[in-house]
Amino acid sequence: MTDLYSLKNKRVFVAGHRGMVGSAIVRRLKDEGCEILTASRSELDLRDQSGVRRWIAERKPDAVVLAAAKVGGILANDTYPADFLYENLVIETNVIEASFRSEVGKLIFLGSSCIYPKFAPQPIPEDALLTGPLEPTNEWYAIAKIAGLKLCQAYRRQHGVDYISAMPTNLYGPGDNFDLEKSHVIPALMRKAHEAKLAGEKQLTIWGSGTPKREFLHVDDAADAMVSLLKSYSGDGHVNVGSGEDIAILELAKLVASVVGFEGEIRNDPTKPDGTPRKLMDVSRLFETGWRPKYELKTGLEDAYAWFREHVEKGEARLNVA
Ligand SMILES: NC(=O)C1=CN([C@@H]2O[C@H](COP(=O)(O)OP(=O)(O)OC[C@H]3O[C@@H](n4cnc5c(N)ncnc54)[C@H](OP(=O)(O)O)[C@@H]3O)[C@@H](O)[C@H]2O)C=CC1
Ligand SMILES: C[C@H]1O[C@H](OP(=O)(O)OP(=O)(O)OC[C@H]2O[C@@H](n3cnc4c(=O)[nH]c(N)nc43)[C@H](O)[C@@H]2O)[C@@H](O)[C@@H](O)C1=O
Repeated sequence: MTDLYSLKNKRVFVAGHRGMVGSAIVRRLKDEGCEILTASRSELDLRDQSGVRRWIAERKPDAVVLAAAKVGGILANDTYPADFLYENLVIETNVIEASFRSEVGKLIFLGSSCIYPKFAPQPIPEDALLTGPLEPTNEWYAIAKIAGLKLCQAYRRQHGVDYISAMPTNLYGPGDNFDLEKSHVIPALMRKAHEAKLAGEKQLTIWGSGTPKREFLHVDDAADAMVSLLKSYSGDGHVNVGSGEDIAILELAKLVASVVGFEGEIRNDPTKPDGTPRKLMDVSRLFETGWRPKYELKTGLEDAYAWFREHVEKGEARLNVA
């Protein structure tokens, strides 16, 4: 990738710096010679428009990474539709508008692969957006993310600002949410397998049929891709960020069990939703820049499990999320 925008000596605000992606982006930015600006939720609730405007106006970041959001797995999205639509709309509109007001030169907004239609062609190209109905379990979050992507495009079109959007696939790794009801599939299966192994249990339950397929990317790879795009991408269109490979949930469960060392049987809970059958993204626009992920799935899971074990023992893993 050729750099269009240097981060050296720039002030970069990472919104959502304590989250899994935000903390990975902070780690990745350490190599860029920039000043990293952060604010905890207690200092700055990003739902407070006047607070966000004041904070950004006072600190005048040169660039913003918008990684803050209300995030959760399939059951959380399906259970709390108002929270996922409202909070994500408010957070993204506040940060994008306040960045424009304070003349922030570069902003990257993080969307999600769930913005695409439930039955989009696979692998899903960026132009599949808004070509069909969404997956019902996360349409609320998806509509918020589509709005954020469109808002960046609108500010570019009306005011000429260089605000870009990335659509990450399912992410996992250090700092993930391990709450069994609200998390995504990898942290949930990792924790279930870990606890079943310690308890000597003989079975592990997965949600749904196990037949849906999902693409996964380690969060450190995602952070590297975001920083690369921040420096080298300037365009109206959003960019898919993924590994380019997917796996069926049942196969994933077997892989997680082998990484954790759980040897019992895997059962299905058909009362839980499968969600979209597949959402493998076409990542050729990203790969054409020369970027490639460093982790393949098994080594990524081993890294994530090592982090989980260490932080559970220290009481620092997010096991119960409000
Ligand atoms: N995880 C995944 O699989 C994927 C994630 N993404 C996107 O990546 C981004 C980060 O996700 P991820 O790191 O997994 O999520 P996390 O839940 O781990 O982190 C979200 C962060 O946003 C902060 N936040 C949420 N609401 C507010 C608020 N009102 N005011 C201030 N801060 C707030 C949280 O603060 P606090 O720590 O105080 O709760 C947290 O630091 C999101 O935009 C998400 O949509 C996209 C695709 C996949
Ligand atoms: C990133 C993306 O993530 C969400 O979409 P999702 O990919 O469907 O989310 P998920 O990771 O929770 O599930 C993936 C698959 O896995 C199956 N599954 C099995 N067993 C468990 C389990 O124990 N927990 C969970 N969560 N899922 C399980 C589950 O039934 C489903 O078939 C969006 O809401 C939205 O947040 C978004 O953008």
